[in-house]
Amino acid sequence: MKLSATSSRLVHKLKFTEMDSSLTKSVHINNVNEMDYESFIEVFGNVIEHCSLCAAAVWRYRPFKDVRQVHEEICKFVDELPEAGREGILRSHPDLAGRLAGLGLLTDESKREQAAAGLGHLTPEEIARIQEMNAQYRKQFGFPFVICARQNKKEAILEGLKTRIKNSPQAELAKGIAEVKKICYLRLLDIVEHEGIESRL
Ligand SMILES: NC(=O)N[C@H]1NC(=O)NC1=O
Repeated sequence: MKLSATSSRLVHKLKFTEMDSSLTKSVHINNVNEMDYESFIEVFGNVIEHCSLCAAAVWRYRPFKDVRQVHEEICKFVDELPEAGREGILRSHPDLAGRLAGLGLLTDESKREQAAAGLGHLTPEEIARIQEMNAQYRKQFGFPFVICARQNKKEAILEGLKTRIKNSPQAELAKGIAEVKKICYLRLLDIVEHEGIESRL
């Protein structure tokens, strides 16, 4: 049986925790630093949604001091991309409560995040409202509305859609990328041991 990308990542997580623990135990930074390139991509390839290039680009910076440094290197890479590349990162994100969610085609990470924001329990009217606002936003900016769902409940997401659509394209590109970095940091914290490290940016 072919493993899904996430299952495969979990297998690597287990491998790097010496097969001794449950799926909830995360990887020590020393084990991250020992990963070959293929393992690194298996484990970190989706910390930025569908953009494994971001993980591929930072592997060269091992050894990392801690999870924060992994995040900093990824953020630096993202910030140095041309505008078209940063827009492309936004376009790689699925709409919140969108078509892919309805079809059950989200990545496991995105599915968990959208569930954490309460988007799994919307009324049909709320779904229609969010989808309509997402469509308006996408038409206006040419990329989807992106927000860190784990840090925002559905009310904050609706409010964000209402207010952010009034921003300039430059401001929204910057805001969307800032949200991508928060999503990335929380995904990294899910993977790497981070005792004593602040879990908010
Ligand atoms: N559109 C959008 O914000 N998508 C995302 N946000 C989040 O926290 N996970 C996602 O996939």
